[in-house]
Formats: sequence, C-alpha cells, structure tokens
Amino acid sequence: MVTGVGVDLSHISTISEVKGFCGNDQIEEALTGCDLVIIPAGIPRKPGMTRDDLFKINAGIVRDLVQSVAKYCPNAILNIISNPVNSTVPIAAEVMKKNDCYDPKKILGVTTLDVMRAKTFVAALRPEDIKDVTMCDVPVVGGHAGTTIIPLLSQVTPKLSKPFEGEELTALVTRIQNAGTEVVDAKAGAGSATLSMALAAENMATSCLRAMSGEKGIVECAYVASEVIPELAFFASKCELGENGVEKVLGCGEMDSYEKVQVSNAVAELKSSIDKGVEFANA
Ligand SMILES: NC(=O)C1=CN([C@@H]2O[C@H](COP(=O)(O)OP(=O)(O)OC[C@H]3O[C@@H](n4cnc5c(N)ncnc54)[C@H](O)[C@@H]3O)[C@@H](O)[C@H]2O)C=CC1
Ligand SMILES: O=C([O-])CC(=O)C(=O)O
Repeated sequence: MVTGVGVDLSHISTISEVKGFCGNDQIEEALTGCDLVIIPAGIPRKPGMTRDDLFKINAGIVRDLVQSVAKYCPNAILNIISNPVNSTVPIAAEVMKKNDCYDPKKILGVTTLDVMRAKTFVAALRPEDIKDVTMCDVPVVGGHAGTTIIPLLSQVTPKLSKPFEGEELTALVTRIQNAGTEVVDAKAGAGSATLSMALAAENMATSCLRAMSGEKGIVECAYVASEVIPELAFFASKCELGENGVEKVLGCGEMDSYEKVQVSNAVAELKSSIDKGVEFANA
C-alpha cells in the first residue's frame, strides 16, 4: 500500500495486494479509473537464484495483470516492479500491443532502487563531498539484473573531489550490482528487498504523479522503450517525466570509457531478456 504524503495518491492501485485477498471482480473495481498502476506482484528470489529464474512464474503473473489493465484502464501509466524487470517490461508492452492500447511512454520498469543504493554507497564513501544523501544523484543505466545494472559514477552530483578509480571503482560497481543479491542472501529464503523496494516504488510513483499533474523538470532513471542503444528496444536511462509518462528519454549523457565498455558488455544479456519476454507474450 502506498500512502500519500504531500501528494494525492488516491489513484494508485497496488494490484498485487488486491489480488492477494480477492477475486477478479475486485480487480475490475480496483483498476477502473486508475491513472497509475504499480505492479509488484510475483514471487521473490531465494538464495542462489538469479532474477531470470523468476521468469517461469512471474512472466505469466505480469502478463495476466497487464491484460486486466488493458481491459479496465488502458490509458494508465504502468510502473512494473516484478522481476525479471528486463523481461517483464517487454511482456507488458506486448500485451498492450495485442490489445491495441500500447503507448511506449506509459510503461516504466522501476529501477529506482538501483539509484537509491548507488547514492547511499557513494555518500558513505565520500562524506566530505556529500553531506546529505538526498542532495546526491547517481544515474544508473542498462537494466535491473547483475551486470546490466550500470551506475554512471563519472556523473555523480555533486562533483566529487576524488573520483572513483581502480579497485575502489570496481568494488563499488560490484556492490551496487549485487546489492539485491546481498539482501536475498541475508534473508536466507525469507524473500528479497521488499521494504526498500516499497520506498523505491513510492518515490517513483510520486515522481510520476507530480509529472502527471503538470510539474516540469522531473527526471528519473527507468527501464523504458528507448532508442539509446539501437539493438535494444528497452533500456534504462534518465527520463524526463510528463503528463503522459515518459516525456523524453534523456539517455546516458557523457560516459567514460569504463562505463561504455560496461554498456556494451550488457547488450547481449539485455537483448536476450527482451526477446524472451516478447516471445513469451506472443506464444
Ligand atoms: N524492481 C525492483 O527494484 C525490485 C523488484 N522486486 C520484485 O518484486 C516482486 C515482489 O517481491 P516482494 O514484494 O518482496 O515479494 P512478496 O512475496 O513479499 O510479495 C509478493 C506479492 O505478490 C502477490 N502475488 C503473487 N502472485 C500473484 C498473482 N498471480 N497476482 C497478483 N498478486 C500476486 C502476493 O500475494 C504478494 O502479496 C518480486 O518479483 C521481486 O523480485 C523486489 C525488490 C526490488
Ligand atoms: O534482488 C532481487 O531479487 C530483488 C531486486 O530486484 C532488488 O532488490 O533489486
């Protein structure tokens, strides 16, 4: 459940929760009239699993829920949280296409938690530059699994007096990429990062709602339909949000050579995850 603080969240429907205690007739009631639908439904990882291991179960859950969205609120903006995000977002897009209500601006894979983690770790390592983590920004691009999570540490704001380099850089990138796995391992079978995901979802939903109500200049990283990497129909990068979802995909900005290699190395895995989602939705 999302609570509104300083913003009216009354249009949010956390449909996994609705599904948790009711049947399809209540899904209709929950979705009808919704402007923004957050989908966190599905099973979480257990230690030893990749996010892609969740595909077998979560792909069908997301497909069916998005089918209901197409039926009851086809103009809603979707925030997709269920893993594997790299595949569930393409699934959502295909379902909307099949129902003649696809708008690429309106489907956003939630990668906000990667940005929150990157900011937190950067602030902890550079307290002399970052007194307040909320004032720090770290774009995270690519996707939401393993090495497809690519923090652009050369673009941290405020500008760092000592940039990350060498072993410190690689250790930090690895920590950000494995942060979800760290939580899964620590919870030892009891789930994944449910609470921090809820905060990330609330941040993203609030940004969407502010933009939907006309506020300008709201920028969030999200995994969306994009042309940033020509081979990839979906890619996470900075997006300017607007009244209808993604107003403009802003892309990766000026990356350094290390980041460019990381992006290039992620292309094959992202392509395969996207193709897998598209094939599943059309099977
Ligand atoms: N994108 C991101 O940053 C993150 C994504 N996740 C993903 O979010 C998903 C949920 O994770 P948690 O909330 O931790 O798991 P959880 O087990 O705490 O909650 C999952 C919820 O999904 C519901 N659900 C299961 N099957 C459903 C169906 N067929 N229809 C509707 N609802 C259904 C369950 O009733 C439950 O309420 C997982 O796939 C997880 O990997 C988790 C953390 C971060
Ligand atoms: O790691 C997981 O399975 C859940 C997730 O996506 C995250 O915490 O980033």
